[in-house]
Amino acid sequence: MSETPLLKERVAAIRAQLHHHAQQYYVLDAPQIPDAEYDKLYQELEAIEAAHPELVTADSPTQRVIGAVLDGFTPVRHVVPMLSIRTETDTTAQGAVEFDTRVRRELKLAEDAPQVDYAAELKFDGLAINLRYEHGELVQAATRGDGETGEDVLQNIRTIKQVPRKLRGCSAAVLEVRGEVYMRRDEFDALNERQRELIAAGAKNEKTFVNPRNAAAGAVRQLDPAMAKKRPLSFFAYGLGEVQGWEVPETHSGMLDALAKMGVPVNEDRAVVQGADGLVAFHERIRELRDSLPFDIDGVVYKVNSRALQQQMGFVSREPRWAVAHKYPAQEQMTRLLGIDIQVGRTGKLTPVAKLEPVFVGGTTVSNATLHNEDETRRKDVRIGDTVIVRRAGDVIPEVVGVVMDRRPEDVGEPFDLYKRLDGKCPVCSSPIEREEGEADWRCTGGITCPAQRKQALLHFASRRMMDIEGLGDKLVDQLVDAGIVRSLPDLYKLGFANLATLERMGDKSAQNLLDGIEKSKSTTLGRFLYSLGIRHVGETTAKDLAKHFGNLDRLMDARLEELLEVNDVGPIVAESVRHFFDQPQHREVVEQLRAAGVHWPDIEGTASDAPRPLLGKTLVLTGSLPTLSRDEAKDLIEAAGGKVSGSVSKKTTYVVAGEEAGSKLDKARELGIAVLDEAGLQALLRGEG
Ligand SMILES: NC(=O)c1ccc[n+]([C@@H]2O[C@H](COP(=O)([O-])OP(=O)(O)OC[C@H]3O[C@@H](n4cnc5c(N)ncnc54)[C@H](O)[C@@H]3O)[C@@H](O)[C@H]2O)c1
Ligand SMILES: [Zn+2]
Repeated sequence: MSETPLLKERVAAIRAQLHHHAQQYYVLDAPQIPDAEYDKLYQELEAIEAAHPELVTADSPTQRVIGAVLDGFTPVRHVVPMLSIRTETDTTAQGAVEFDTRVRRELKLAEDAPQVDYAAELKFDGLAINLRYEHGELVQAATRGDGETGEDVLQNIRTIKQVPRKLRGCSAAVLEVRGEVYMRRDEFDALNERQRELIAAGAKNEKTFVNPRNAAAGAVRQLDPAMAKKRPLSFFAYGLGEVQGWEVPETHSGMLDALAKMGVPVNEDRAVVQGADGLVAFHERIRELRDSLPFDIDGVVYKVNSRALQQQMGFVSREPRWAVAHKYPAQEQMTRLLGIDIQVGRTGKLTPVAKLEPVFVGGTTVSNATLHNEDETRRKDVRIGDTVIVRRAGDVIPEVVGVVMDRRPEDVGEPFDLYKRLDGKCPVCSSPIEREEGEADWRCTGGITCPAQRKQALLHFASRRMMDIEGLGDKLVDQLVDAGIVRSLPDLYKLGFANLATLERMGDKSAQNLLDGIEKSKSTTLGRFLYSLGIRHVGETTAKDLAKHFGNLDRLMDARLEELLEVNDVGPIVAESVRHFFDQPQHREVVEQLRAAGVHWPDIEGTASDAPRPLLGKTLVLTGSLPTLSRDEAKDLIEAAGGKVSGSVSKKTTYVVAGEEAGSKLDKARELGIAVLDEAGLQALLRGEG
């Protein structure tokens, strides 16, 4: 048998796969394999077709741009077709040399002829858009589609602030600007974060996006402009379509300069370079820059700068001969998922982390990638044994963005179940784990006693609005914990000069300052102390309210749920969280040790839970300055006695407490006939003598 029938079969198989994946990618914005895989297939087809021109057919993906007009969009016919760009196969510097060699050959330049000038630019990873301006006004915006016919997406493009509605100083009858719509990486991360929260809160029909390109393409091809608006997009111009009544500059770079002057966004990281050496240097420079760019690029693009030379070279099937894309290592790759570990973060958040067969992606070898959370893992149906797509872009943590379902093995693992995997216990401290309704993450309830949360707990404990330990910051906490000197909050109070002296860069003076700060922190208030324990859902105000209500720690620690619910602004979530915290013996132990170490506070007298509450149901207004009590002290006392303090006098006011320089509130009280008291009168009320 000759090899041609076999090759024919292979060609047909590749074409079918490319068609399927192109459909997923361009039409549905839902790629199923990484670009690098698609490119491999594409290059294999190109190679076969080059060796066997008789196998080339007009509908081969190498011969035409794939794409289609989605239902619901009005088709737009491109006067000048929107083409693709040839991709240089060799991703090393050699790729640039080969392009230059081809250009010189096409232009029939002699060996000693001068270098060719190239416009070198970034290859933005978004989707191509044609913006049509008539007499300087934006009248139409269209996707590439199949290159001949695209989709009218003007409504959605109008939501992009960077795209000018009007060109500055240009009244050409027709000027079509071509460029890339893309999504910045920070916007992409924020969007996916929001999506994950929506999903956690129970939203159906929501999903996260695989990458910024995909999110941008989805937003542009969104039928509802209000939805498109929620996905902030950006734009860079890189070329022209139809032009009437405008003298196009002689070089590509000059044309971009002119567009920039008209107010069209043009990327600054572009250059005009000479010959192969210039291209190689540009390729290297951008490779270095790539991670720090705020958006994804998949390579650079080289274009012959002179428009006259471009015209001389012309086009071949779907690509210009005068331009080429030179890529970098892909930011998405496929690999196998070997296992799933669960990491405990500084705040107790439990994150599933994929253990991967090492893979080279985004310029480094990756063997761990985040799966974000349980919902995300299940929604993507990621299972041990699967072939997964890993993405690493910029400096962000690599993530698993999807599963290649075609490659799922028969013996694939069970759907991921975090609780079951951990048997309900924190992998670090064995405390129970929990996940509250509407929250995406499971967390360890160990709090201050979980070693994984130690540093965070110490920093929180020491911060200004809590125990206020001067001099105990990030770096020192790291040092103390890493050196094993401080393992728990009470350890702080056991620190002495001797341990501190062993720390790097710790002078006698700073050691003494820290010890003084720690000593000083011992004298605190119940509110601050409660806040410093890091009880979930207990913020500063709630801590104060709890302190005020119970007055004394033991009473609070033993309070039943119903009693907790009586506290101002305390609902079931907070009440349960407090109860839960003090139900754990290791937390009580910490509290006892802190007290034993000398941490103390005055009990609050006359609190809601024990004292009679003489001001229950009464509303007081404070005005002017009282002789001994500050405004806040008076307010605290009134509230502790069950009263309310209001800012303005009305018929509902029971008493107005007036001090020196009382103003209009006093007048109002008199007008409404409301009883007016001085500080002594207030004190009497508080004692129940009202
Ligand atoms: N994962 C999949 O299943 C799948 C399927 C189909 C295509 N793809 C990917 O799509 C790409 C090929 O498709 P293509 O033909 O749309 O794009 P291309 O990579 O061949 O390049 C052409 C496009 O590059 C863009 N571009 C960005 N910066 C540019 C610049 N400075 N100058 C000119 N153009 C610039 C334009 O949008 C233009 O349409 C490949 O990366 C391929 O891997 C992936
Ligand atoms: Zn834990």
